Amino acid sequence: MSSLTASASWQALAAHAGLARSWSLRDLFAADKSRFERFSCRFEDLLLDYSKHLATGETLRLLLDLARERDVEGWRQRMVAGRKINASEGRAVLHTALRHRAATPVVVDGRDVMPEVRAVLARMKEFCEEIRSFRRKGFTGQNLTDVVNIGIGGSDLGPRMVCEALAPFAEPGHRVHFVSNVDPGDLVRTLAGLDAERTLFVVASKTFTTQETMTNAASARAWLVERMGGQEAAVARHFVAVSTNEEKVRAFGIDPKNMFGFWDWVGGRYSLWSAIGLPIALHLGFARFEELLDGAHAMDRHFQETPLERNMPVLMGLLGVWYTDFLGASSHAVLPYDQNLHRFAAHLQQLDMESNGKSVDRAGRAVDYPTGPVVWGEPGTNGQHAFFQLLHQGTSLIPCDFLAAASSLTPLGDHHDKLLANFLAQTAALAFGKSREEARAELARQGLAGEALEALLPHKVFPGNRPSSSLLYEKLSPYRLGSLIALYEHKVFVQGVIWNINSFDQWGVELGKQLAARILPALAGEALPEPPDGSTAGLLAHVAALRREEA
Ligand SMILES: O=P(O)(O)OC[C@H]1O[C@](O)(CO)[C@@H](O)[C@@H]1O
Repeated sequence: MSSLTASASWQALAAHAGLARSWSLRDLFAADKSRFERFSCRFEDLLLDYSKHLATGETLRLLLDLARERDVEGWRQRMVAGRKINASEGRAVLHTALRHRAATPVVVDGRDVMPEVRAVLARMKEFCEEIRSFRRKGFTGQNLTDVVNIGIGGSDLGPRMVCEALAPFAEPGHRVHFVSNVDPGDLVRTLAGLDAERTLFVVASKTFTTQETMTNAASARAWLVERMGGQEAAVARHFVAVSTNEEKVRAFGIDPKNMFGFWDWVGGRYSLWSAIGLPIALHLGFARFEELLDGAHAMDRHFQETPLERNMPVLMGLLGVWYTDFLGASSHAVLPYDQNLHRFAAHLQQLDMESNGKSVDRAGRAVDYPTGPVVWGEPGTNGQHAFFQLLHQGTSLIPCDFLAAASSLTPLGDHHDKLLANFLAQTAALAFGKSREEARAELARQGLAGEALEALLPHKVFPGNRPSSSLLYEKLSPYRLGSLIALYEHKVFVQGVIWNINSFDQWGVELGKQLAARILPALAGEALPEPPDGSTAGLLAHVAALRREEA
């Protein structure tokens, strides 16, 4: 047994979970008229309603005991103080410094990192103003109207999600595009609609070695140079880099004066607050980017300063642990009833699954408890007409997060009321279901009776007790989005601390990269130094045969 599963608080939760299986959310609400007040918490205009969870006051008490026993408060302090909590990479974890808006220092290795952070922000601001005012022109003197971000993973998902979410705040004049996949279709289709003379490329890569990004960047550069009559000098006017690796940026042919730096203490999936957020600032204007940082900073302060009992990321993290480790849930759905957030789940997938998809603890010992769940989701109401059937009547327990704004950024007739009615209805239907008796009475009202009624009845029952959190805010804004993203970052952190894993490395992505590099020559017809496994060999042979047929 690990020290976690052997701990008193874990054992108490395991015993308590036995009781939870017989609870009914209807009964819990009936027994406590103030359940909503007791099981909700506020951060500014953001409300977290966690009353529709299979949890009692005792559950929360035991989960908070676990958090204290695992020293969530101590780890939180170590993170923001720049201690090297990413031990397997020997790095500090300081995305909070990127949005640190106070005048106080943040020290790593005895050095205050804030002057450098502010210097990069100032350069980003200046660059944004040059581009957005069209003072900085392309090689042929044209206005730069289109920005293409070339990056993948954390160098794509966060900025892309934010640009999509805050598009209603964008001022006309500049379009932002994202290319991530090495599939040629991604770059080819994006470039097809663009005029090279008016296009600025942002090559975003922490390492500047990522195969997909380097391949896309090289092809984009060739496209540009060809359209500029072979003049390599055009690259300096049309390419900027965002990276931690100046040497590789230089080797690629981008002058470091066209590079925006960041630091090894910024994890890729936590990097949208750094210069990786440049496309956000170009799209929305630098002031909006700063509002995003302000919102995240406010959530950082809430996370650091609020007692655990009322601490939103802590509560969300603990409820996730409750379902994952004690009630057998293996996935978690994120369902924004806010179309602006249609890429939110995609960003959270990397944030959560790359952080907590681990099966060894900090010391490298195999864990004996489940860790990070599969995170997935789509915006409502679309999901209702796709996978909600399984949420309501399937055999899996899938806790859900619903996110909704009280008012729309783009009001139109009664659309938003209908959206909110659906959000409220779905959370209630999941929680309270429809009993056999209610379904029977409904069928009877519809004129069914006897065998016909009995045959249909089981299909019409909704078991309920399907848990959800609701996150309700006034209206999406850069500030509110910043705080929502930071909320999830800290939730993931809390869970990593409980599970005693390093949430800030990602060794699990390496093997596939190594194998791809080894296999690549075979696709160009070269013999491999070592024969691949039987399946890979068979698949390669089939690719070759299909290509021969095509030729
Ligand atoms: O910014 P880079 O170095 O190109 O990395 C892109 C992404 O690749 C990963 O390393 C995973 O392969 C992510 O962690 C990262 O966000």
